[in-house]
Amino acid sequence: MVKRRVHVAAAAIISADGREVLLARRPSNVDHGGLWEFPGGKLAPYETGLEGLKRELHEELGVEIQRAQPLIRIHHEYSDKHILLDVWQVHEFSGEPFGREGQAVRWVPMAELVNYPFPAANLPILKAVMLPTEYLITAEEEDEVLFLARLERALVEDGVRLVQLRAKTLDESAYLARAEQALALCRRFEARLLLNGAPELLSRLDADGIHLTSERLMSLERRPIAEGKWLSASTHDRGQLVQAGRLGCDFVTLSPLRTTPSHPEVAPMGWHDFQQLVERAAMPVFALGGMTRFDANHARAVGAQGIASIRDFWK
Ligand SMILES: Nc1nc2c([nH]c(=O)n2[C@H]2C[C@H](O)[C@@H](COP(=O)(O)OP(=O)(O)OP(=O)(O)O)O2)c(=O)[nH]1
Ligand SMILES: [Mg+2]
Repeated sequence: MVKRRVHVAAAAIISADGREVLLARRPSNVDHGGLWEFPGGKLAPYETGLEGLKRELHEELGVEIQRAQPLIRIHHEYSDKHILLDVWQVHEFSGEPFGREGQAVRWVPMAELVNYPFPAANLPILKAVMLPTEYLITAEEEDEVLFLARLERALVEDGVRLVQLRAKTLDESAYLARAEQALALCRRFEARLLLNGAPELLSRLDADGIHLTSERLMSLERRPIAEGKWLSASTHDRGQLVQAGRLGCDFVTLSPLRTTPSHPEVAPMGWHDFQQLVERAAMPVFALGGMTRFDANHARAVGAQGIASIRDFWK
């Protein structure tokens, strides 16, 4: 059987305070009936994703999009069709949304999204909605006072909300001591902290998750931590992205986009190859390698969640 290919545009509509997202419930008589969804629908012939989304949100919710940005594109095989979900984050709209087709519509706090039943294709979308556009990776920093000052600056001035503690020069006990300090600071700003190291570290410190090196990623057979924690990984090619999908990584970095002083010997992949790899990834992907916040919009435009960086945030 040749499967139908269906291209769907859908919206993650975010409340003005950034804390809630609008969900709709699919009517019981359609496919995936009774499950919750991001409002949207199938593109008409010759429509772009954004054109189709504007039409669908008008038809289904009675709202007009004012400002939207690509969030994530998901390819998913259902038993009867191949679906491409082209998901946009809507930051501004006019009109008061209501279920124009009689469907239930509800503003849901981000933290409660995981309690709602969605179609199978939606899992990566939930992750993308919950994640910010910027991922700070900490620099090697001997001096603890300087380390904390620089981290605090990034949290306060750059508004960073996702942090990976990368400290290869510290031994395990020094790393954990550093992590404890970093975690306390991150908590004050409602930022999440991932530990770069062995998954077992989470039993020593209740951080928000683990970041796997690509080597550790490739050595694992199953997801090493519970679902309630974030699992991210470093990837550099398609094989590693596939493995990240197999392990159920919540998101990954893909690098190097550009040549960097830290890895001068590695050939950069550039935006073209990056986009092709991201298109088939099963989770949100952060562009890494010579990235700054000025690259974030372009990264989003080619399918990434955003950018990850050490240097751009470490001042
Ligand atoms: N809108 C939307 N559709 C989703 C999501 N997740 C998911 O698997 N789908 C699937 C379900 C459907 O097979 C397809 C969307 O089609 P749809 O039924 O919304 O299409 P439509 O609004 O154009 O409605 P219709 O005119 O075909 O009745 O995508 C999601 O989060 N939002
Ligand atoms: Mg629809």
